[in-house]
Amino acid sequence: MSNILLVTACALVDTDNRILLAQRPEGKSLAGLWEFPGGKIEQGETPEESLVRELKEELGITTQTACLAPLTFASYAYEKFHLLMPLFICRKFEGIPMPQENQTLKWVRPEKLRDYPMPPADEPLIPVLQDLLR
Ligand SMILES: Nc1nc2c([nH]c(=O)n2[C@H]2C[C@H](O)[C@@H](COP(=O)(O)OP(=O)(O)OP(=O)(O)O)O2)c(=O)[nH]1
Ligand SMILES: [Mg+2]
Repeated sequence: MSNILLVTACALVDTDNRILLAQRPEGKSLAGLWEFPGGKIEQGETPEESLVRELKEELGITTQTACLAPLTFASYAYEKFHLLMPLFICRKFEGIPMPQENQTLKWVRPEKLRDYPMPPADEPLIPVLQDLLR
């Protein structure tokens, strides 16, 4: 299966070590599940540029590529594509995240991440964040 979809995602972390999750709205694939903000990398973008753009579009916040540190990645075979999703961590950003695309946002403590159903691809990312932020 060679149909790889490249998506960048961000663990946005606040000064309290909480992580921002976004609930995918009705009408989108995986609706109702909680995800890390981000989206598909567009033609000509680096992963970091893509994520800076997505964070502005989805949350209305501003950050810089230098404020995005690689943390881990997800690799998961969905039925229609294989998801390859680098997960960056970002602690430095300007503005207060506000839903720009009809999603619900929630700051979640690392030990509570399992209370929020996530897409299957995200499952292995949870312990990485919990180990880092504990
Ligand atoms: N952003 C994000 N996408 C995820 C996560 N986990 C996961 O399986 N995905 C999947 C869902 C989608 O198939 C794909 C990302 O698509 P998306 O809907 O966020 O893409 P996008 O922001 O560019 O939105 P759109 O314009 O295509 O609607 O990756 C995650 O934690 N964050
Ligand atoms: Mg998105």
